Amino acid sequence: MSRNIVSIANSSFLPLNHFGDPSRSARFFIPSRKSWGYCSGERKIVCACTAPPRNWPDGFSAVRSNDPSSEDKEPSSMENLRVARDVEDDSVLIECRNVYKSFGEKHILRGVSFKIRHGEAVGIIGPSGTGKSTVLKIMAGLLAPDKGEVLIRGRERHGLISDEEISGLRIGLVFQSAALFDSLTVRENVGFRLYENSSMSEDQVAKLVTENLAAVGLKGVEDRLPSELSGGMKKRVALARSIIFDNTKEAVEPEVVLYDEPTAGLDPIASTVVEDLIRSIHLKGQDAEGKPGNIASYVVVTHQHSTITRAVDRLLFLYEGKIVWQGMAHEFMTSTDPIVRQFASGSLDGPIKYL
Ligand SMILES: Nc1ncnc2c1ncn2[C@@H]1O[C@H](COP(=O)(O)OP(=O)(O)OP(=O)(O)O)[C@@H](O)[C@H]1O
Repeated sequence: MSRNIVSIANSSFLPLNHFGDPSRSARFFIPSRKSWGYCSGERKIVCACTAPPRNWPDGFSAVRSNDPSSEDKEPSSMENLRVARDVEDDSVLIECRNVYKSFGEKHILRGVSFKIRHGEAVGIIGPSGTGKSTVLKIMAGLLAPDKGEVLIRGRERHGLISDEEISGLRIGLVFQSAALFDSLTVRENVGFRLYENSSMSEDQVAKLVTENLAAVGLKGVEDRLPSELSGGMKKRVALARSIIFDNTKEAVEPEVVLYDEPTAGLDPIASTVVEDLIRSIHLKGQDAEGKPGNIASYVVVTHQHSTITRAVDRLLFLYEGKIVWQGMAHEFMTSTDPIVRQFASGSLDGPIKYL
């Protein structure tokens, strides 16, 4: 039986037992080989590569969307898109439908709806604390929504990622902080899942790790500890960890990679390197060995303008618990929507109020 597979690509693996039911919790033992990483049940931790990006039909322009079902209610440009969608509905890999999430009295998500389609590079933007990371965690299955549905390739996912009824899509989550295992070498961090969850030999994994590190521009760092790397290098190690996968398997499920602020804390040039890497590992359509890869789509939560312009095609604007605007990245700076204008210009005057 194929499974829904989640890659916790840049995580300390805390979120699995941090947010969820303890019975589903992940446990990790470091560092003896084959007992390092262990997720409860049949949960797998994987990652992969690439697929060409898709630009939506020309008619798809920015829309204001206060209604949870707004994707289905927009005027002409949206209707054009709808035609395309109806024809190729199976292109939808992940759908959040009217999702709600509260933490205690804080009602963070209040009817969030959107779809991620095969080939898309989607950015999620919005003011701090508005719930962007929460959306990613819900998509990844690390958090369960209070209400609403998360559909993976059209099938509703119930609860967290250990559920077994969903198959055919891997979801990788690259966390904001470079949460590499401090006591493991770069090789061990990048090859972590394969050591545990594949039948590959240590030599095969080591070779693949070297190739994937090269793909993110790192050479000769395999034996270093994370403490010996710069912040930018750690992010690239995390990227390598997000794209590595068992390439000895005949069939590789497509993967959606979710990046939570991948350029946070980096200088402008290091940011550019990471943004272009995100784009290129998606675009290349092949893994480090030149075999067909399978990163179908990716989603980036970001605050950085350069990331929006370099690494993203379509944007979702999250504000006050909903997607209030969506459009192509190039429309972001020219939008006349008051919320978008204020956010894009960084103005203190406008509908977005900071306490
Ligand atoms: N596990 C949790 N328990 C309690 N509150 C939480 C939890 N996770 C998130 N929150 C709260 O939910 C709100 C949204 O957090 P989230 O990290 O999703 O926002 P964000 O839009 O990604 O913020 P930023 O842009 O600052 O990173 C915040 O107020 C945060 O404190």
